Amino acid sequence: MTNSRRKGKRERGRSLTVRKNATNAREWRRNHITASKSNLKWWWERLAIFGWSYAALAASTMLLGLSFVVWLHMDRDVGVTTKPAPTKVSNIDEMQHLSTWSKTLSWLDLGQWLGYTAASNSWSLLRDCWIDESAIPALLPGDLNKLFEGIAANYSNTSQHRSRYTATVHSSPNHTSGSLPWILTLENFLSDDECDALIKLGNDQGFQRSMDVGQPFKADNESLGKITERRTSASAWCTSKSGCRNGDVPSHVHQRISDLLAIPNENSEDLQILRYNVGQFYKLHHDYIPHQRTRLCGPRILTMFMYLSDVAAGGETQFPFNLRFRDMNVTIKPKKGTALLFPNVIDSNPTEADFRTRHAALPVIEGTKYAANAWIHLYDYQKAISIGCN
Ligand SMILES: O=C(O)CCC(=O)C(=O)O
Ligand SMILES: [Fe+2]
Repeated sequence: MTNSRRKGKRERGRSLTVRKNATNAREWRRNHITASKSNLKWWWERLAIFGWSYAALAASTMLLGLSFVVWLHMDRDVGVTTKPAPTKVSNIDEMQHLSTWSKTLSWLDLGQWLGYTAASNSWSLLRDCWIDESAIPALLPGDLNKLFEGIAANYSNTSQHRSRYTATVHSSPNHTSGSLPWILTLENFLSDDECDALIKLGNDQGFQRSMDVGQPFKADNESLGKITERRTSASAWCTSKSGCRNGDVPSHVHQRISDLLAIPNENSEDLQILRYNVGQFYKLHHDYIPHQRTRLCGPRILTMFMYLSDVAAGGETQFPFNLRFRDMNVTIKPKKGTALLFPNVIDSNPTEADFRTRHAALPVIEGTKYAANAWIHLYDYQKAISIGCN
């Protein structure tokens, strides 16, 4: 693609966001940044007053945070159970067992979460990765609900909108049992040919063992994570660096997502193409990465998960959300061309994680599951990754 075409696209994307109320955006951004920065200022002022004693304190806190992360990464199972995933399910009891299996959550998850946040905030202090004060967020408080309401209304079976894809709402704040997070699917979001082309691109790039959400210190997508027993699939990134992202199908898919969400496609990570063989899974997790909250790219606000194949049995995406809260056992069966869309943040503050959208990929029982992730950030992700600040 020529530079001018790319620039044109970028500007079209930006104008979508700029159409949102820019004054409110700036005000909200200012408050948000002032809140994070005043904290920083407070430390720097104390540092000036008490000199090196504070520097020593800061250094030891950082060391403590880093050793905590090292300790968490020591070679042991961070998943919940070492029980091998069932490879054959022949009756309903065993299916029931899978549902319970995906709900388990380790205390180590919480420990990791705290460790990463502490250590990576220290890391951000050392690098110029802080969010840019002039950047306009893709969502303001209250926009998330409007976005989902709009998609649900405009793409429903009954709407006037003549689109090739249709939306089905699986969970929403308007649910009869009380306020639940939005989870919706868009059937026929991708054509069969597009699915096949993405699978081929995955094969061309080379599938490698998938990483779990992890290390905040690495600059590129390939290393933003770690191998754990919680995630056993294989993945391939369709990056700009390899030329994959700018290819016909990936660029159309990014543009389609950007048009649907009215969020510039630079806010999207590269497509992560996934392959699950029989028995492979991704245990209960959340897509929000805590350290990104204060970084240039901002957090992952939305997950667009596209199924590239049908799966004969198993491989469902399950959202249990039952712990101490209202029940919400949503299970999505993979269907070639269907896209699953859900938020990772809350409507009232798009920088805060919405833990109700924890989810798991159940083990594939028969067949091969292919899928692709597009994670959408609050700010320009492509700019952030280009300078190693994701
Ligand atoms: O494979 C699935 O159904 C979900 C995958 C997932 O949650 C992820 O890749 O973050
Ligand atoms: Fe996920």
